[in-house]
Amino acid sequence: MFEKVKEVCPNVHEKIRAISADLNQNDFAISKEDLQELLSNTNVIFHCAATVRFDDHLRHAVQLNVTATQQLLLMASQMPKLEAFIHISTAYSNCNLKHIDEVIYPCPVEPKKIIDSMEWLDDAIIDEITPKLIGDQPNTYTYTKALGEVVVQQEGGDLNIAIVRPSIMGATWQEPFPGWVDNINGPSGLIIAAGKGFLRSVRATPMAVADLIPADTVVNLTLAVGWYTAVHRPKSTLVYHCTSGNLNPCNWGKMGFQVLATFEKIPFERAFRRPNADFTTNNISTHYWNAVSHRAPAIIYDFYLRLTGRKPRMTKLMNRLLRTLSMLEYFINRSWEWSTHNTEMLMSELSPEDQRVFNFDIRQLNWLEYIENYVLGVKKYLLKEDMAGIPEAKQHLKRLRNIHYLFNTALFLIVWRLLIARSQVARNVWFFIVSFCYKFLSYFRASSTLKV
Ligand SMILES: CCCCCCCCCCCCCCCCCCCCCCCC(=O)SCCNC(=O)CCNC(=O)[C@H](O)C(C)(C)COP(=O)(O)OP(=O)(O)OC[C@H]1O[C@@H](n2cnc3c(N)ncnc32)[C@H](O)[C@@H]1OP(=O)(O)O
Ligand SMILES: NC(=O)C1=CN([C@@H]2O[C@H](COP(=O)(O)OP(=O)(O)OC[C@H]3O[C@@H](n4cnc5c(N)ncnc54)[C@H](OP(=O)(O)O)[C@@H]3O)[C@@H](O)[C@H]2O)C=CC1
Repeated sequence: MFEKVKEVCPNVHEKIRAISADLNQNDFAISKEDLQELLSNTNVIFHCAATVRFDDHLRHAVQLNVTATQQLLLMASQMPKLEAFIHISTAYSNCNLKHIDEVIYPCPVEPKKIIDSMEWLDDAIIDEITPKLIGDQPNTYTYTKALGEVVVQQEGGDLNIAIVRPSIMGATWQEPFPGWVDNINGPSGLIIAAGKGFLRSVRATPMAVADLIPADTVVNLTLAVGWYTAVHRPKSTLVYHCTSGNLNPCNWGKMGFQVLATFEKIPFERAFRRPNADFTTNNISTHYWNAVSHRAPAIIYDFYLRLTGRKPRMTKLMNRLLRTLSMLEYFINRSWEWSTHNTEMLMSELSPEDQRVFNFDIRQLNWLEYIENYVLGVKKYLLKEDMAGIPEAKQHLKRLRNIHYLFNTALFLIVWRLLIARSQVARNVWFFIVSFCYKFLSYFRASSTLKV
């Protein structure tokens, strides 16, 4: 990851100093010396730290995504050299709307009231009121990110602030090289599950827009926003959408297809089953495929593990996967429109050289190439698999295919044998098929004898 920067700038490590901080603590538990240095020397703040879990408890999500933002703003107001405060939100902070503009939308309940209430309400009551508070937001993550934006607007004071809203962040597109990824957020986790053969069906709308955005595009835009905010000092807080859907749309169908196509060339090692996922679009088929393609194989495999004296684990893993899928479903069955006027304005403000260095023009992205590199990156950087293992991985998939055919044939014969034993109709069908095959073979033999 850092090879390129080390080449270009060998003393890069002298320019960076990491300091320890915890958003759960007062003053973020930053040491006195570090705090002093921060207060007197900071020029630009990029505020990215957050909890991104969809299932986080509201108290924790409020603490990290709202209260900590409020405290950081307070700290920022004591920094005399501060030029810009860049807050990273998400394009889904207002996902209860279909068309989203680059503005901060009000929240039904004031963030300050939510922060106060978290101080005295106990966990059980918070659990009870969470669905009512989050209303038409899908989870505590998007809800608290929306509250965080309002806090930035209300408590930013005289600070020079901008908000960047990325959509679904994926592997890098170009920098420092294509396909780099280091966490299982967004699609990465599902790509692993599909490539390893655990994920066989996803409830998704193939035509819905897959609003992915490469991580390096987000970084480039964020840096450019830092520059523009510090140098041009816009009068109001500008919001920048870092999305792909309206400039270079890709849908889940195309993405899923390309992911599967890449597995053919670059399979993952030691797959549980052959990667062969598909989309389902309604409740009944989703339940059916979950039972047949997810739960049943897991139960059978756990039975095999038990028989061979090992600890069963597949059912647990599958339940976790199904829970994850249920949380992501909201985002893969809808499309949103994000306006990108500020982002386009920013691009036009950059010099041609800066447009090249801080490229965030998503129109230049080739999705098929990007997705292929993404899958390759997942294999290399998340699963840490070696490319030399590809021939063995392909052999393994062939073995799995043969086991699959063998299993299906055996299952068919067993079911058929049981049917024949019990039903006259099945027997008649069976005799019809056998006599048809016999006649066909006799005809074939006779005609080939005639030719000779
Ligand atoms: C033709 C048809 C073909 C069909 C083909 C199908 C192919 C598949 C292709 C792709 C489909 C793509 C679908 C994409 C869906 C994308 C939806 C994205 C929605 C984003 C909207 C919002 C955007 C944002 O603003 S970003 C924030 C994004 N946040 C997330 O993505 C977090 C979501 N995750 C969670 O909330 C939780 O993880 C949860 C609730 C889903 C699961 O929680 P659970 O408690 O069950 O598991 P975890 O403890 O979280 O983790 C399990 C396991 O993984 C390890 N782990 C967790 N996080 C990380 C990490 N960041 N990096 C590395 N490892 C991680 C964790 O340690 C655990 O490991 P153990 O060893 O088990 O301890
Ligand atoms: N991933 C995505 O698709 C999108 C992400 N975003 C936003 O981008 C930002 C980064 O998200 P992403 O990289 O995905 O998520 P990660 O979970 O990988 O990053 C979250 C960051 O927050 C820090 N953090 C979490 N808890 C604390 C804490 N208590 N004290 C101090 N630091 C903490 C983490 O530090 P450490 O590494 O030390 O744990 C980590 O650096 C977030 O603001 C998120 O809302 C927006 C849109 C899309």
